[in-house]
Amino acid sequence: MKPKLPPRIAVLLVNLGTPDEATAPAVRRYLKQFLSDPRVIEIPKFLWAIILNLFVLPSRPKRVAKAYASIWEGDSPIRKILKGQVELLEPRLADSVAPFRVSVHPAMSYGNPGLPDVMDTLRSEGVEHFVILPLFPQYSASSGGAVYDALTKWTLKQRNLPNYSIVKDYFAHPLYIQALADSIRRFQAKHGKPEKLMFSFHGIPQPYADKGDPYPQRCKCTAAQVAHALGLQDDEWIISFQSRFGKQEWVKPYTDVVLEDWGKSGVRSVQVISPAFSADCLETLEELAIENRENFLHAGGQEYHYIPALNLDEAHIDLLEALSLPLVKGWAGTLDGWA
Ligand SMILES: C=CC1=C(C)c2cc3[nH]c(cc4nc(cc5[nH]c(cc1n2)c(C)c5CCC(=O)O)C(CCC(=O)O)=C4C)c(C)c3C=C
Ligand SMILES: [Fe+2]
Ligand SMILES: [Fe+2]
Repeated sequence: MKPKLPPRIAVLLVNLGTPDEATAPAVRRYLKQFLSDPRVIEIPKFLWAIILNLFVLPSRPKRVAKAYASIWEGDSPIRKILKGQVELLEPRLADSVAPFRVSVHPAMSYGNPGLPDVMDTLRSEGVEHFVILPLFPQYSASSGGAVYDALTKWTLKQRNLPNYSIVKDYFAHPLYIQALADSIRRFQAKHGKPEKLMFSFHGIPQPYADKGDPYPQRCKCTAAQVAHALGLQDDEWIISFQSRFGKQEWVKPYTDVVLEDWGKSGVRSVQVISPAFSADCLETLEELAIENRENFLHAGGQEYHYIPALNLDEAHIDLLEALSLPLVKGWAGTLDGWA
């Protein structure tokens, strides 16, 4: 008989998603999947299907594809960076629970590589143990919640279910706060200190927060802890929310409105960091680094810098290791007698 290989534990790094190409048809496919998720859009299904198909999908993809084309680097930055994070994390975990093996994989809620496909592939390779790490530092039903849903939908189609555990979020993890603070310090050592430091988080509609989504509180906690670690006075930093979509009210203050007000009222220099994004993407490289920069300078501001996301920083990989290793060890602890 062939000797049995020791079981493998698979760690999945999950980010939101992105189109396959920076073209209008590819963006339409992606937006259709993303914006059909009731976790993202809470308008009644029938009404939203009409709005989506008649008003959003015929026009938005063309405009958004242009924005993607302006930041595309042979691939979408968010997918490229996710793959880089996987490559850097895997050697940290591979032999951490020998004789069991650990592999790390990229997955996305929308677009490719899609979470259900990744699960199917790994199951067909015999993997029985999973650690799922959504890369959303601040849980929201519209981001992290959608990962739980995708897994649940996938499990509904399976007879022989695997073991899995999920990290909900890590908005106040000391290694996350330290990684952000160190990244800002490094940036300011090169570019100097600004008058204002802005923590601009991806927003959510205000009614989602009113119904109990804990996301805005988590964002405030992250920003306050980083500001404290940097020793900032209250008037030296601000928290704001970006990326509004649709006509309803979103959580405030709005990033673009604050920047315009600052530009008009004589604030000269601003640095912007966006801690909700574990990888640079359309919302940072285009909306923050290009669009909002132009708005601030146009309104009278003098100097505007976007501080990159944690991306492939060593301190970020340290954090991802610290978040996943205890769960990997937990599964390894249940594997006694595997032979
Ligand atoms: C109601 C709509 C949206 C909610 C709620 C929402 C929450 C949310 N999104 C992210 C992270 C990302 N969003 C990205 C792009 C993006 N987001 C929305 C809408 C909502 N997001 C849209 C329509 C788009 C696509 C671009 C556009 O058409 O304007 C991205 C970037 C992906 C990329 O390819 O680069 C990320 C990342 C979080 C974390 C979140 C809740 C907290
Ligand atoms: Fe979004
Ligand atoms: Fe945007």
